[in-house]
Amino acid sequence: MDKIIVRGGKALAGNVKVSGAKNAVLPIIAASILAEEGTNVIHDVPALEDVRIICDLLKSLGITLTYDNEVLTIQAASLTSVEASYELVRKMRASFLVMGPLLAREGRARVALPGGCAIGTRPIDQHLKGFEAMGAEIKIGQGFIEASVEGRLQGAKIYLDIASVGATENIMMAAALAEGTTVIENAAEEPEIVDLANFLNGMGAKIRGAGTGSIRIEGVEKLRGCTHCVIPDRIEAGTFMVAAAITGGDVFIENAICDHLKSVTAKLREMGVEVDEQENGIRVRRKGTLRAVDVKTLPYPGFPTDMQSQMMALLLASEGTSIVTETVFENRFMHVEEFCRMNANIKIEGRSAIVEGGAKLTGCKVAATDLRAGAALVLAGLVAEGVTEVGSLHHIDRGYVRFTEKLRGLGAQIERVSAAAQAEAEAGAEEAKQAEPLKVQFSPNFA
Ligand SMILES: CC(=O)N[C@H]1[C@@H](OP(=O)(O)OP(=O)(O)OC[C@H]2O[C@@H](n3ccc(=O)[nH]c3=O)[C@H](O)[C@@H]2O)O[C@H](CO)[C@@H](O)[C@@H]1O
Ligand SMILES: C=C(OP(=O)(O)O)C(=O)O
Repeated sequence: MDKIIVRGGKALAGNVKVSGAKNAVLPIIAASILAEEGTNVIHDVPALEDVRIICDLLKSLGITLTYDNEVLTIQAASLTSVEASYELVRKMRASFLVMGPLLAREGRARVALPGGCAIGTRPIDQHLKGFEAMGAEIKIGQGFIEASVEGRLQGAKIYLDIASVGATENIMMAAALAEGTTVIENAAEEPEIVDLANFLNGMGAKIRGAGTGSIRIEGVEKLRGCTHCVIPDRIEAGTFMVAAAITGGDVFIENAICDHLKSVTAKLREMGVEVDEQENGIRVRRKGTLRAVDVKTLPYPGFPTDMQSQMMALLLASEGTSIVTETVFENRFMHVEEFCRMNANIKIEGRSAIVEGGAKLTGCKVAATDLRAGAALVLAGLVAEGVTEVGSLHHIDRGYVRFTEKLRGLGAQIERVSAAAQAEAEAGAEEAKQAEPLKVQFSPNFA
């Protein structure tokens, strides 16, 4: 397994460019299924493992895709299958987002059950409730969910019990081709929902209100390919904001959209970090000590759960006690144990973590327990004493493009070591050991 090796102690400085948003591009790629004619040309598509997986999934449905230089071209006219296999859905939960588009376009879909994952059980009841309200029949069995409808889906009024990002997206995609008008109430308001709505409207859909709690979708008969640029990744941007703050650095985060990061910016400022919002990015600087603050994760525009672990890393470097409360996922504190291996002092009490700042973090071997936890451990490593080795990098690869290279560009002492290089180095060391003449040192008394 590859690992990241980071040596702490360097203040980061310079310019880093944020890539396209993972959580925007995944539903956008799924939505491409809806284009019965024409070509979708999507710009700023990040080269991430999750993107590769959803592209493989579309290919398995008979769709033609090409990817070059962050531009993804999709021709969905050639769709031949409505079944998303367990092998592909298992690798990534967002695969379930193909259900709405397949059902709306073909009148049926068979998608493997996504199952639970590390950060929580993550049910899909709200997605299914929406499809049923639009007239679909849902059957669950043998590890699959089958949805079907006679004729077209029918527009409906759908109230979500939880402002779920995925359910809002899946229902919005399905409703784009339904007969009549759909209204989603208590819809999620994340910027990625707005990006998806813009993409769908570019394909000919009629969606209004995305970005508010009430989205109105007038169904159309056909959608066709369009050209679209994906929004910058606010979570990647937030991660670099924390990187600058935790190291006492001065970093310009190019491409970051200030409006998407208001809750993160507010918390950093409360902690004593200077955040300068500019037109084409955000400059983050920190000179003095960091103040402890309490943080509670909430749906957008609240503090994002996807920034919780990175924020916890920053709080560990502050003076005082902070309380971090996770309200979105029921099991998103796995990084706490890993932080504690680095000498952190954190106690979990129900949905809150009590974080005692100020203890000097010490480098050691740790493992990424999910995507953001992996990034957070690297951030902690940037200020830890000695060397931190972060393993289980497949999590980080899901959502960060060239993470180590971007941090190294800011002056971090960081490298990624491949499994092959490690094996080679170990074999070399073993060989050298065997070639060495055996030296035995006797104690004077023994002689
Ligand atoms: C690919 C993608 O965009 N992933 C993001 C998306 O995930 P995702 O779309 O899965 O997150 P949701 O907004 O759906 O989940 C929020 C909460 O609602 C619950 N829930 C959700 C659906 C449902 O039918 N029933 C139900 O109970 C979930 O278990 C969770 O506790 O939003 C999350 C919350 O901002 C982010 O952390 C993820 O990075
Ligand atoms: C939890 C995340 O993603 P996903 O919903 O794809 O697991 C994330 O991006 O932090």
